[in-house]
Amino acid sequence: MSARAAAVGAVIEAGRTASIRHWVPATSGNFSVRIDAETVAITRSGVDKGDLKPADILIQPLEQPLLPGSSAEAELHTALYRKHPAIGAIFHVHSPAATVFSRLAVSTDSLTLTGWELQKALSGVKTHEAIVDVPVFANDQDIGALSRRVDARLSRAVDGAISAPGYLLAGHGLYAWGASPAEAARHLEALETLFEFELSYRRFTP
Ligand SMILES: CSCCC(=O)C(=O)COP(=O)(O)O
Ligand SMILES: [Zn+2]
Repeated sequence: MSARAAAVGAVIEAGRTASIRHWVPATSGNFSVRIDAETVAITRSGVDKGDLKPADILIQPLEQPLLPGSSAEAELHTALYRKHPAIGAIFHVHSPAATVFSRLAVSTDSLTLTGWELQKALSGVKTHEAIVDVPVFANDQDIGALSRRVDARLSRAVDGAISAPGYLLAGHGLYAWGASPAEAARHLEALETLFEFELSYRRFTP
């Protein structure tokens, strides 16, 4: 199978899995997988991400303008791929825990996870005692400006914390990535579940 066909198949599978979990309601979400150093496969705008067809996937060169039919959010994907050659897949969902949790910390621009064994599903996290920093951004319809804010914040590590392989857009949803589609899917599932844990836990703690 060609790298392009494999990437298209991985995008379709990521959307299907997210939809089964109710993470991409009403055509929300977008998904991309790297084909090679210069090109990614990425979902077209406005289609049901749970029922993607090959024609719903655009083959986007990273150094060229966005193709007709692109998601307004496509630049959030392409900017990350250009900056981080090790990223192999980026998945964006409007999952419930992430979307609710994101609104708790938009004023502080960060949420912290610690004390959860499941954190170890995140690449580079070796212990439940690690402090995992999840950046939070105010939502913005100006995706160029948002992309620049994301880039600046991701370039700045938080002292004593491990950076999560993802970030939250307040009231909007979660972006997560990995070196491969499988790793991005694991990070997405781990982060959404950790946000569920945190939301439940915070109900019982002052
Ligand atoms: C329908 S939800 C609003 C747009 C959005 O946030 C999203 O994730 C889906 O946008 P796309 O253009 O990629 O379909
Ligand atoms: Zn979205």
